[in-house]
This record gives sequence, structure tokens and C-alpha cells, in this order.
Amino acid sequence: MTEVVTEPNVPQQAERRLTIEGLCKTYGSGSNAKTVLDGLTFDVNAGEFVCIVGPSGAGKTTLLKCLSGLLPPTSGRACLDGEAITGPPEKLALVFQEYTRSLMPWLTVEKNITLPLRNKGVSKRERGERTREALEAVSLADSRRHYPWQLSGGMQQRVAIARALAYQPEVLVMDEPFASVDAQTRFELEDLAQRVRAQFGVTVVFVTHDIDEAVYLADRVVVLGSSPCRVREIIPVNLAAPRDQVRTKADPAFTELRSRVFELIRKG
Ligand SMILES: Nc1ncnc2c1ncn2[C@@H]1O[C@H](COP(=O)(O)OP(=O)(O)OP(=O)(O)O)[C@@H](O)[C@H]1O
Repeated sequence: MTEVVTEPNVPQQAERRLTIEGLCKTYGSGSNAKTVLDGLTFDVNAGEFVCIVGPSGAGKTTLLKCLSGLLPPTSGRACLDGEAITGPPEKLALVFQEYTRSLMPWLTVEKNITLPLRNKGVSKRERGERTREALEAVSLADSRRHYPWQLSGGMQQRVAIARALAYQPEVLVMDEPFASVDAQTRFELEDLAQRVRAQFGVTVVFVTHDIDEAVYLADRVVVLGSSPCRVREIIPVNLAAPRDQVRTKADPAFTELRSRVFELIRKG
């Protein structure tokens, strides 16, 4: 198991990166209307790692879509650096669970990463530099000329993370990014997520079904309730850094936190 060696790069003075204010989302209308999000309010500070957990079908993906500007809220708003999010912000990148659908199989690893940068108008020299740095950060520099289908699932997800990092986002939004890989790879990717957060100073909003993963990674865990989805509790995670898969998970404070999150989710 990889030990995380870098201290998290969280600013001392909390600066709000994302603000979610009374966010509501109703799908459909009239007799078909279904309110999924019901007045969600919370903040995410710059450089913070916030995990979002909640019962299945609670509305976690709906929340991320509103945060990413892919879906307009019915009322309330999400703001990035004080500005209401009304479309996909330049400063935000997304990583999904389904890496097989997000990577283009006919392009090499390198080209998968440079394409969005090219579309953004980044110069060729800078594209090359950013791609090299991002691939080094995820330990895939030697695989740059491979195609995604030549790589394992965990490696493909690392390519997706590298692509997001090369975009140099302020906020990285991850929707169950490690749900499709085996347990060992998942632990390695969790530690990678911590390292890149520290290295790039990026703010991370991370949805997961895995309570251990949420407590292990987060500075704070936002626990959502369902039907309709509201913020049930926001739990600060003051576990020692750097976190370690064996030592941290054996810490009684970790066990206590995971039990607390589990109890909250079980209430629905
Ligand atoms: N486009 C849509 N139109 C209508 N209802 C939708 C739409 N998208 C999601 N829903 C409903 O909204 C609710 C929340 O879905 P969402 O995918 O946001 O939950 P989730 O917490 O991410 O789920 P899971 O834990 O299973 O990943 C579900 O009941 C779902 O059926």
C-alpha cells in the first residue's frame, strides 16, 4: 500500500471556493414533479477535500450536476468564487466512475489529455508541459503512447485524473471515481487523490458510496438524507495527516467517525 508522504496543502485562512445556497432541484412538472434536492446549503473552502455521502438514489449525482453547471437548479444557487454557476465553469473539471466512457479509445493517452487543452486554446508547448506534469503526477509517464484499451481499469482512471489535472482546475468534482476498480487499486487511487490534492492545491468534491473511503479522504464529510435530499450533518474529520491505509484505518477516531456516518445514512 502506498503511504501518502505529502502534507495536504490546505490554506490556513479558509477561503470559500464553492457556496451552495438553498439549492433545490425538481425533475418533471405537474403531477410528475419529483423534488430531489430540497434546500441544500453548505460551503467548500479552497484546497479542501469534501466527501459527499448519502443513501442510494438520494440525489448525489443531481447535486454534482448542479455544481458542475450541467443542470440548472429549480431554485437556490451554487457559486464558484462568488459567481453563480450557470454553465460548466472553466475552473472546474469532472471525473466520473465510467472511465471507459470518458476516455476516447481511438486516441493515445497523451492525445486524450491534450485534446481538451487544444479546444481551450492552450499553446502546443504548454499542452506538452501540462500533459507531462499530469502524467508524472499519476505515475503514467511511460504509458503516454498507449491506447486506453491497452491499460488496466485503474490505469485508465489515472489517465482520466491526469486529464482533469492538466486542465488546471480550481475545483475537481469526482462522482464515485473509484467504484469500478478492485479493492487494492482503489486504495492506491485514494492515496493518489490525496497526493494530487496536495501537489496541485486543488479543491475536491468527491461523491462516494464507501463510508471508509469518505472518512479516509475527507477534511469534512457532508452526509445527505433522502426523499427529498437535505444536508443531514456535516462532519469534520480531524484525523492526522498524512493519512495511511493501515495506520489511519486502525485509529479509534476513524472507527468512531465511520460509525457515526453509517448511523446517519442508515436513518435514510
Ligand atoms: N433526469 C432525470 N429525470 C427524472 N428523475 C431523475 C433524473 N435524474 C435522476 N432522477 C431521479 O432523481 C433521484 C436522485 O438521483 P441521483 O442519481 O441524483 O441520486 P444518487 O444519490 O446519485 O444515486 P446513487 O446513489 O444510486 O448513485 C432518483 O430518484 C432518480 O431516479
